[in-house]
Amino acid sequence: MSAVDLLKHAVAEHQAVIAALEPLLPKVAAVAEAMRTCLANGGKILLFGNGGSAADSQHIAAEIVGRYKKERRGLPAIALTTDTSILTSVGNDYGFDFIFSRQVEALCTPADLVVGFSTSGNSRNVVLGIEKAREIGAVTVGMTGGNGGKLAALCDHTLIMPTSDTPRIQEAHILVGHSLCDLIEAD
Ligand SMILES: O=C(CO)[C@@H](O)[C@H](O)[C@H](O)[C@H](O)COP(=O)(O)O
Ligand SMILES: [Zn+2]
Repeated sequence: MSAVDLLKHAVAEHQAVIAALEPLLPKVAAVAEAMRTCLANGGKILLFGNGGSAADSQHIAAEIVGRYKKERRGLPAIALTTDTSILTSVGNDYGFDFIFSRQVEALCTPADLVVGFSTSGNSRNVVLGIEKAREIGAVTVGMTGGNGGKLAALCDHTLIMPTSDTPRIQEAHILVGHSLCDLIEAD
């Protein structure tokens, strides 16, 4: 395949996934409402995931703490993917599976909303982080794809992107993530 054909293929796949998001939009709106309620009641938003999903967690946390499009007060959100001392000590002392659940245990309250990004829905550290958030009584949101994996059965809200292709799922996640920020900022 030529480079241009490969790019055309990626664009076509991307467009098909984005077009197929329509039926998911009421669920996205419900997550936005849960986020607005959480923030209005003094809660915070915690986010985590691996690899590209770690980057997505940081990206969305930055939009919430800083701003997406609108001038407004800073709102509380923390990506649990950024502190290398915590990630290495918990990873080293307890295991990589616990890098998010330990931070959820330390930081999460019942007023909070916790977002786990996993394209497979099965990454053990993400699943354990969501389980810990449930135990605490926070609202849980799974951002996933394919069949939703283990997250689908665990979360209060699961947003399953309509593809099993990891990069295409991630691209849809960021569109949904930006849209959530837009709705958080709406009057
Ligand atoms: O960005 C990509 C692939 O597009 C990778 O870094 C990807 O995020 C990593 O392989 C993750 O470990 C995949 O985990 P998950 O999405 O299944 O939870
Ligand atoms: Zn990626």
